[in-house]
Amino acid sequence: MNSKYLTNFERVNELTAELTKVLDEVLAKDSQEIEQFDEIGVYQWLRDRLFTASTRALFGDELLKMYPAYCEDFFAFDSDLLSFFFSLPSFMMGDAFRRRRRIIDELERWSKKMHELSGGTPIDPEGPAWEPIFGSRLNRARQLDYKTRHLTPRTGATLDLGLTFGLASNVIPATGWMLMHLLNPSADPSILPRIMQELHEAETPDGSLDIPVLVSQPLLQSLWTETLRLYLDALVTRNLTEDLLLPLDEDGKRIVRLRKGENVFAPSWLGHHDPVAWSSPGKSAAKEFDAERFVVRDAKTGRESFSVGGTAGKYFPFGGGKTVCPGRIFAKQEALGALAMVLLRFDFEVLGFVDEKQKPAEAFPGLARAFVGSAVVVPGGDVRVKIRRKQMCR
Ligand code: HEM
Repeated sequence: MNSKYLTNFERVNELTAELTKVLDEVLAKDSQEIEQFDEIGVYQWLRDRLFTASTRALFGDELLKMYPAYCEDFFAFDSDLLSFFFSLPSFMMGDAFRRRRRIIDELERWSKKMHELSGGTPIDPEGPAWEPIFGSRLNRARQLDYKTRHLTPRTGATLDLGLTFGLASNVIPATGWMLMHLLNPSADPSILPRIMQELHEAETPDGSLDIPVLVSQPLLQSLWTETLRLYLDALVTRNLTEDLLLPLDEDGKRIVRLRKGENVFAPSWLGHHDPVAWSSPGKSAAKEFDAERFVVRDAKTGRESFSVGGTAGKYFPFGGGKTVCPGRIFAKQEALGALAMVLLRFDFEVLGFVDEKQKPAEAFPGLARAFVGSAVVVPGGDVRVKIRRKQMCR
């Protein structure tokens, strides 16, 4: 199903088209209202808008109408998520258990209502690219699959929560980090104008975005890749189906024997932050954000291109092999599309930083407290901005 509806380019383009359409509506509403706010946290602002656009594109129009608090509940669930793996009793994390139950209750209520509205069976995924009740082809195919497998509506609801996790928990904070770094007053001042230049090159005469051009721009790709390098903390996990001899060095002198049935974890954090792997002349140290880390300049022509050459085995934000993330193509389109729409529509005046408790802070936000393996770590704070719509905006 993923290869048919999530990794197939034509289908991804449909999803992105729906997402950018909804985000355009949401931002158009903001264009009318935003200037009455003196100051807002840019991450919080972006997070809520991107959650609305991506859930509507995937799940249809009704979900957020029936459950307007889904965004708030989801991100609180997202930060509780790994606590559930420690099997703590419910009295020690009562809010987290209650919240998870509420989300699943609401998703179940939504799914039953949507089945009723569609006459018992979701509209054929091979029909329209999107329809308001169940949304995308992918969601309709999943809902039909739940039926074929005789899953209860409650089990379906838990899988829908899982898909929301795939959809929102990485892309949204990653987009937030990109935007915050571009606005950071201490960043290299040449970066934002060059990014704007690349965004303008991807604009079509009618003001929409040419997504294939957008996602091929060298500096934008480098910005996205660097964000996932620095902020993603994924534990890529495998359960061994047979014994494995794993060489630990190039000449195979040191070998570790792993036994069938054991779990093996590949933490992205180690490879992504390895000071040796990421120490190239002219690039910042591994622990620093360098928007241009993956840009290569041709010495003769000065032409820039994007390259992840030499990072094999050190950089694997989407895992690998048979279970490599099926959402990776959509994720990049979603993140760069949203970044482009926001930067092309609004100007941002940075007023300062706040910490995790929203108290004024001296420095650019660091990482929120999180367990190892929390995927893209959310910002432990925000950048306070005044937003104005651009004069040329439609
Ligand atoms: C920056 C964004 C994202 C990152 C960093 C990310 C990362 C990952 C990683 C590390 C895995 C495990 C891969 C493995 O075991 O080899 C995974 C699996 C998965 N992701 Fe993503 N993901 C992102 C966005 C998305 C999006 C947007 C969707 C869906 C719309 C999605 C859906 C999934 C699904 C369904 C799986 C499970 C695949 C399977 O087990 O067969 N992901 N993702």
